[in-house]
Amino acid sequence: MDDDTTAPRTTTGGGEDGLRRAEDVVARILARRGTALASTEGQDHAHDAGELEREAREGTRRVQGLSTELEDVSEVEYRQIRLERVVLVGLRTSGSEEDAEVSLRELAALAETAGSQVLDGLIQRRPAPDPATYLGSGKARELAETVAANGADTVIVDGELAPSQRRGLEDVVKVKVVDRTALILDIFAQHAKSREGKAQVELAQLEYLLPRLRGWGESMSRQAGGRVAGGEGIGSRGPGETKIELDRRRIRTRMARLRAQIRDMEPSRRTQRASRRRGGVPSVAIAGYTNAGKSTLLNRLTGSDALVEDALFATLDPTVRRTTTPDGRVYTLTDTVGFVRNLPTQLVEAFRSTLEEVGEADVILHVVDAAHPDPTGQVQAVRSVLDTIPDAGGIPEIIVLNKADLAAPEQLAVLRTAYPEAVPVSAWTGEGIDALRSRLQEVLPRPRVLVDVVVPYSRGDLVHQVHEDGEVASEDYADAGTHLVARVDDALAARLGEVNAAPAPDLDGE
Ligand SMILES: Nc1nc2c(ncn2[C@@H]2O[C@H](COP(=O)(O)OP(=O)(O)OP(=O)(O)O)[C@@H](O)[C@H]2O)c(=O)[nH]1
Ligand SMILES: [Mg+2]
Repeated sequence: MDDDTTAPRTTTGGGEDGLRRAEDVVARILARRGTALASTEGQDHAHDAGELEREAREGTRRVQGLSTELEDVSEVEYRQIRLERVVLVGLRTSGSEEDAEVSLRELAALAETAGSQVLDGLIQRRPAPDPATYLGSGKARELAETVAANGADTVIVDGELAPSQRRGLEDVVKVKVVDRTALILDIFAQHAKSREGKAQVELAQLEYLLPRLRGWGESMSRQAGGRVAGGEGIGSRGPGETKIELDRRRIRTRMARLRAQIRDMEPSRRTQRASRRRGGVPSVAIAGYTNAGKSTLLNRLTGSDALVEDALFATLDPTVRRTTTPDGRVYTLTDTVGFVRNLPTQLVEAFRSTLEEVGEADVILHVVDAAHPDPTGQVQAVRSVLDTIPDAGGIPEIIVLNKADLAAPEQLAVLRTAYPEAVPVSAWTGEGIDALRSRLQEVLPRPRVLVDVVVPYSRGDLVHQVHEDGEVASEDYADAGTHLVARVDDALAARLGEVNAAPAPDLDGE
């Protein structure tokens, strides 16, 4: 064992400070009016997916640390991570050295996205996390040294910590310990812009917080009495317990309100989606790992300017844009929240309605960062989230190997063998985009019904729509109107039938 480190200094930090911090957090969260709930009046940002013509909401970048929205207490709770000096730590339980490193590098990118400064990172090889301190005791002390030597004030663990493990590790390292889930929640809290997004993030944060209140209860009674290793049952009669019960109830009430609010926001989105469908406009959802280049691709395909950032989870709200296939058919493209390995379940739940958007698409564009060290791992992570979305399984998927300009040719070749149908592109340079457009044109559902109609000249709008949404086989001008032979969807066929100034072929009775 590499257990040759000296005993930790007897600095203060974990103990009373920790207790005060915990009480603060509970008090602040419960004192909050709830930004998501309170901000509903008069500022519907029209973030809903159906707002086709809307300018990119996120044309401007929010400067971190200057936000005036600190009233948002859930942000306050998680904001603690921000702008801090952090040391990262990971466990390599199985898998290769390289996997563990890729994972820790991703954690570093997440930490930087959240606004922290990463000072150092440690990986311990260990079959399973230590139940008390996550790392083995020797490695935990080594970590304490690294933390002290770097003047770090936070440790971020590349995994999910049980409340008792977090406390156990905090006791050794003497600074705040945060897990990967809390970090991702923090980024989401920083990036959420729409009402719905904020409500979803707040819900996820409360869900994360709820089981952890008990941890604070334990740490309070630990302050009052003695230290008990497992932590089970402590605090059940402690002075803090009735308060915790109360807190818990209030958090549950808040969560129920948020759920109701999120549910209420769904119908408008659903309506807009439904109206697009009625119009027969096929939809394409862009899905993929965070930072794969989804928004860049959306911009490239539609000439728009959605927010692009070399940061994780830059996009949280679905952005919908309209564009056309090379043969002139209109379709919509929806940019969605990125995925990440082990996406916190609280977030998957809270963002369910956003994810369902993907489940209703006609085609999924699965964007892969071909220049990433582990693209296949990312593909698997994305698929495992997609698998939880009802109906997503049956939707045609086009794999887009993005960043082809950056990827090593050998790696690109390997990926093309693994995914023979994939389309290599560079959303950045535009390379391969034409091929992708043609592929989309092939895969997008075609209008079904063949019509042969004469549309009165007074209904130029319908003729226009046939050109937009359908495929025109022939067009000439008769006395009674425009004679069209075209393929259109059911709804448009019905409307054309109503105005038809010539007997439909199937009514000829010959
Ligand atoms: N070299 C290169 N960089 C790219 C390409 N596509 C995107 N990028 C860069 O990759 C980074 C992430 O791009 P985004 O479009 O924001 O990625 P995203 O998938 O929308 O990310 P999230 O919304 O954060 O999940 C940005 O720095 C882009 O400039 C590409 O084809 N080549
Ligand atoms: Mg994006």
